[in-house]
Amino acid sequence: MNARSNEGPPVDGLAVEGVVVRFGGLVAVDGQTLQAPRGRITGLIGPNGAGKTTTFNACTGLVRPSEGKVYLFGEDVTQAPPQARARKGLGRTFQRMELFDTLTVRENVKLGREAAMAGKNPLKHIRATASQTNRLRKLTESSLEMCGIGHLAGRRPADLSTGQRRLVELARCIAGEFPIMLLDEPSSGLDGKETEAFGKILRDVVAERNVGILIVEHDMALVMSTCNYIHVLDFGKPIFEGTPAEVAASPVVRAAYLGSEAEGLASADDDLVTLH
Ligand SMILES: Nc1ncnc2c1ncn2[C@@H]1O[C@H](COP(=O)(O)OP(=O)(O)OP(=O)(O)O)[C@@H](O)[C@H]1O
Repeated sequence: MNARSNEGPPVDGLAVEGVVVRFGGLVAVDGQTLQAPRGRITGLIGPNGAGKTTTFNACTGLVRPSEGKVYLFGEDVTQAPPQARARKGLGRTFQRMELFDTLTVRENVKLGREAAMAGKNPLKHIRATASQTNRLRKLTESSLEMCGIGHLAGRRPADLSTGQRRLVELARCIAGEFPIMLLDEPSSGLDGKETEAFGKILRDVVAERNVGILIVEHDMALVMSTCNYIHVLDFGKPIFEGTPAEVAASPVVRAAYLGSEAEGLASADDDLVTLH
């Protein structure tokens, strides 16, 4: 910890230190510490009710921890509201997708940049210069292309499959140019092939744009093949952290998953054997 007490760890991205979240008598998260720096995909996994979403919400500002700190690029944002965190570079997607069905896919994606700037200077995009408008257009098109949905740009989200809608949501987050992106169960509703393609897009985004991603996910195959580093929670407590290979080999993690997604972990382990 730094000498100056309001300064966080020197992490180029998101850092969570000793976060505790209580709901009445229930300790939903009990001392979570994690880092999600640029250039890496960090996973947060655990059985149902382990505290993943609550940790995620503490990062985005939707819940306030009773103990601990959340830092963005070394700045303490523990008390900052979600919009302020977004302006400081924290973007997110939602488990239940929040796309506007009255707008086209392109318009939804374009909103990503506008949402990132929300509240900063409301008159700015009314008075946007030609070069700003041009930049926004390029950013929107490159985000659509990166997610492989350029051909869907003129369609409405309501007419798309769940997998395609997930990609629209991801493209919107990418268009926001957030250096840190939090993804909440992004593979929910996708089949195996779509999940695989989604994982590749995430790896490309990190490699090409040097963003950092924190992903909360149940799909073990996606987590194991996509994340560089994984934190495991059980009953609110951090029980393990390490590389995918270390997580897959951990008896502690296997015991936590017994009776739930242990099978997924086992098949992910098999995948790892072929991957590494
Ligand atoms: N708003 C709330 N009020 C009271 N209890 C809550 C609230 N939100 C979550 N909890 C409880 O906190 C614990 C952790 O929940 P959380 O949703 O963070 O787990 P999770 O790991 O995301 O679970 P899942 O994988 O099922 O989504 C659970 O026992 C849950 O019932």
